[in-house]
Amino acid sequence: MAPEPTQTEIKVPIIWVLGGPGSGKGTQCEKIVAKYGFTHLSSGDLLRNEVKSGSPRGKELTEIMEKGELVPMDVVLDLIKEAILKALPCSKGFLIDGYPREKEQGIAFEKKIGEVSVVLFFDASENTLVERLLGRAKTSGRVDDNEETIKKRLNTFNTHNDQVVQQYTAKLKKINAERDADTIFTEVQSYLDPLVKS
Ligand SMILES: Nc1ncnc2c1ncn2[C@@H]1O[C@H](COP(=O)(O)OP(=O)(O)O)[C@@H](O)[C@H]1O
Ligand SMILES: [Mg+2]
Repeated sequence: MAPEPTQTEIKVPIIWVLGGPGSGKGTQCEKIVAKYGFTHLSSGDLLRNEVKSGSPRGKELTEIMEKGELVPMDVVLDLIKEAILKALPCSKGFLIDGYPREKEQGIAFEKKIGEVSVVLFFDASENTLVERLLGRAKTSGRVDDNEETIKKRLNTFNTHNDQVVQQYTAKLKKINAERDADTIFTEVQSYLDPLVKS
């Protein structure tokens, strides 16, 4: 069996999408996909799919996600890498939503997958995040959209995000995510248009 290459050859843009739970990452990624046709990979969705599959690994993940904690880095990175390789032949670019959650995850991603082009950080206050998540909870059916877990997720986010942000200042686009979704998307386009124009 041929050894797996340590670094995949990816020639299209790789965009990381950072922001607290409820900051609007999913909402903006939808708009980005519609305009740019990038491949949207949400680490949370990949994990939730693994849970749904009913695998033993999925059961372990449920327990961690219900506590609002971070799942082991290798699990997430493997899922992301698998999804990237699958989409690579016809992808225009990759939107990595909700990863890296901590500095080490970012370092591991660039080592095992490829260099990030730009980092979008959707910044919103804790009050805004809680308010939006409680709104989403009514329809999302997510095990982690309840007030207690929301508070833990915000804690986890605040603990780790500063370090991630500091690691990538040169590529970081900090975006005020308190505004309405269309206004935010106008700013987002100003960062992504240069990536796709030659
Ligand atoms: N700019 C915005 N203004 C108001 N509500 C928003 C905005 N962006 C997202 N929302 C709402 O907030 C909730 C969380 O958004 P979502 O995109 O799922 O966030 P994330 O993926 O970052 O957790 C959803 O109910 C969504 O409709
Ligand atoms: Mg999301």
